[in-house]
Amino acid sequence: MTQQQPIKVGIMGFGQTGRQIFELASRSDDVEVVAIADIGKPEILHYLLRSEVGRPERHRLEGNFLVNDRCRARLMEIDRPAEMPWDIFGVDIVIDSTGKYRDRDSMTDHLENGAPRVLLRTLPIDHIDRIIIPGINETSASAGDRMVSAGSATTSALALLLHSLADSFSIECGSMTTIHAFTSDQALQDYAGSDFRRSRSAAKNIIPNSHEASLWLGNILPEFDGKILTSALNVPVQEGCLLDVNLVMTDSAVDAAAVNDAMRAAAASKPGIIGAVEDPIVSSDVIGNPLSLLFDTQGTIKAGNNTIKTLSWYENLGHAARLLDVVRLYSKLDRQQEAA
Ligand SMILES: NC(=O)c1ccc[n+]([C@@H]2O[C@H](COP(=O)([O-])OP(=O)(O)OC[C@H]3O[C@@H](n4cnc5c(N)ncnc54)[C@H](O)[C@@H]3O)[C@@H](O)[C@H]2O)c1
Repeated sequence: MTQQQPIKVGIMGFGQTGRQIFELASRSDDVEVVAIADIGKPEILHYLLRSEVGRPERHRLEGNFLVNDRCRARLMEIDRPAEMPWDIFGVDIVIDSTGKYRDRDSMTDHLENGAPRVLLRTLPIDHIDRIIIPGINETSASAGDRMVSAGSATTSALALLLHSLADSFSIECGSMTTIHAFTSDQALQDYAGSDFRRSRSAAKNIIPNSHEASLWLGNILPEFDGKILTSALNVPVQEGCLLDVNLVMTDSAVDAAAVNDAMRAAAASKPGIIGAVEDPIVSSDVIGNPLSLLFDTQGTIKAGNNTIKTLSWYENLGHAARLLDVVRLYSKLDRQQEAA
């Protein structure tokens, strides 16, 4: 039997997510990162990668190549998809994790420069071919998809929670607040930006934010279209996020114990994606957790006849892992199409 070639991945945006994808790929036997575009200098990108991984000596900088025993990735100091020559590297897919290029025109630039497919690390701002959330709608993926998003870490966590509960209960409506670690696009000190509250120091404030998950939820789970409000509170925590979801259940007989049992069952049926924790954990306990949703059974409470409040944990690493799941999903579809 011939050995399968690794999937060749290009990354634009070597920030936290880009580095996590690179590290996960470096530990896999089926994904190889071959090119990386970022505005950062190669030495700095290499330095940042080494500062956050185990056994940092594995990753060497050889000229403009980031090298380890699995990958040899060309680092390119490039700031626009239209300038990145993906064709030279023979990539199978490009993951855009800049957070900047979420529109169809930018995705088209990636495609026209030789990327057969583009996968966004976050939600798009235009309609694209597909939003895939592993654990929910993988079967909707088609080999013809060119512009794909894997949602965001928050959107995935919310959609997985709703999808799991909707298996057992009818849900009328609800609201989600993510209590979110600060992100690198926030200012450390008060600093004038385009948004009033986000111009305030991330290091010392709870900053209320809008969250766009509600805009796209209907695309992933049509039965929840327009039924869930979403918002965020960015807090002075570097990693680890908490999803606070309040749901109005149709059936007043649903209680906290039934919700917890449903989520334990979801965790058992989707290992590696959903988990359920019985211990009284806090945010730092989820750092390095590769799940997309860690349901907190101690956080479930019922108010009045129909309202259930839940807490769930997640962090960025789970999302990086899901991005690679989507890469593998499309590679499999391509192989099936070639074989047909
Ligand atoms: N981390 C989170 O919790 C989170 C949550 C929601 C959304 N996001 C979005 O996802 C994006 C990626 O997440 P992250 O945590 O990896 O962010 P990050 O800020 O750590 O990484 C972004 C990377 O993209 C690079 N970059 C920026 N502009 C570029 C350009 N024009 N060309 C090439 N490279 C460019 C930056 O140098 C950086 O290395 C964020 O920018 C944010 O918009 C992140």
